Amino acid sequence: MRMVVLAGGIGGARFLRGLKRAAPDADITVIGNTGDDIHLFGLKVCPDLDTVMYTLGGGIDEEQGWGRADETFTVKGELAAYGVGPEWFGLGDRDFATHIVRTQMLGAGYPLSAVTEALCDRWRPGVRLLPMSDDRVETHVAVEIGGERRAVHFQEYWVKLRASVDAHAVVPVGAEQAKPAPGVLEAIAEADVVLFPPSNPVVSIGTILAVPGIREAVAEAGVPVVGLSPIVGNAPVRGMADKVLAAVGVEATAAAVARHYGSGLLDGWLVDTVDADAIAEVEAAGIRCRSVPLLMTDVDAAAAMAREALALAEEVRG
Ligand SMILES: O=c1nc2n(C[C@H](O)[C@H](O)[C@H](O)CO)c3cc(O)ccc3cc-2c(=O)[nH]1
Repeated sequence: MRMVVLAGGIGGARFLRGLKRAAPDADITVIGNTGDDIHLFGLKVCPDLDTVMYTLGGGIDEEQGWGRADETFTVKGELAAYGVGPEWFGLGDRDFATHIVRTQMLGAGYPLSAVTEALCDRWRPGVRLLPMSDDRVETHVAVEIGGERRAVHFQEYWVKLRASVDAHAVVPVGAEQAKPAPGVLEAIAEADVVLFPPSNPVVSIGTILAVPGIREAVAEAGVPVVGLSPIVGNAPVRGMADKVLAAVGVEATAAAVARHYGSGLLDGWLVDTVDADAIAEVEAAGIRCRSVPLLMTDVDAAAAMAREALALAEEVRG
């Protein structure tokens, strides 16, 4: 069974760990969001690609959901001693090595997809991890601070500001000019099922779909497309998805996110048991809907969710 998963960071990575357990023989291609990427200290950092790679490769800081386990921050401290910022983004010593190797390979002319493949040679995530594009896309957020309208990099909004101010707009800068990375459209065309994990529907899956050609490829894949709600009980399970959903005029409910993706994309949608009352609304939008437990408390819970998503895919396959 060939599966394609559009994944962002922590939620997507944890779901993928469950999917691998639920379907150990599946051929899984992950199309990773690169809109969160940030250039720091002369290095290119790819948070969502690294979170998938580390989580599936066994190197993730489990409690944080991002960054490396057993991390130290000596380099970060030395940079601060030189007054070289920013200090608000926690790059650890082990993590720095990933960004040094990535930046070195990019500087030698390798595209991000080849770099990601090389990094995965070490981590062996057990999936094919493709960046959504080899071209630079950076999500910026329009905010108002002290009465002044500004655009800040997504990471500044997410990590430094902790999404404490309203987002007036979320813009994947460069998306219009970006091309799907090699293998992305082919993987979607050859897939038996496409899954939208409980990643952020705006800044993660939305950014991937903003790369010209990807949304169309998913819509025309002709195979079941099934998503899992990142919103449980009218609140994001983790992160601050409600803040960016508001920026695009989508209320933070399981049904609203399904309608945001639309029946043109989604064939099936899983909501949590607490949102069972949303089923009718989602089905009225032409999307088959079921309620199952959606809290990924451990790998077994994530595997159960993955099995439910695959079962729903078979149901809609008809
Ligand atoms: O809340 C934080 N998230 C941090 N993240 C998480 C990151 O902001 C999110 O994983 C994504 O961008 C959203 O999915 C990091 C991810 C990396 O790959 C590397 C470093 C960081 C550092 C931080 C951090 O200091 N604080």
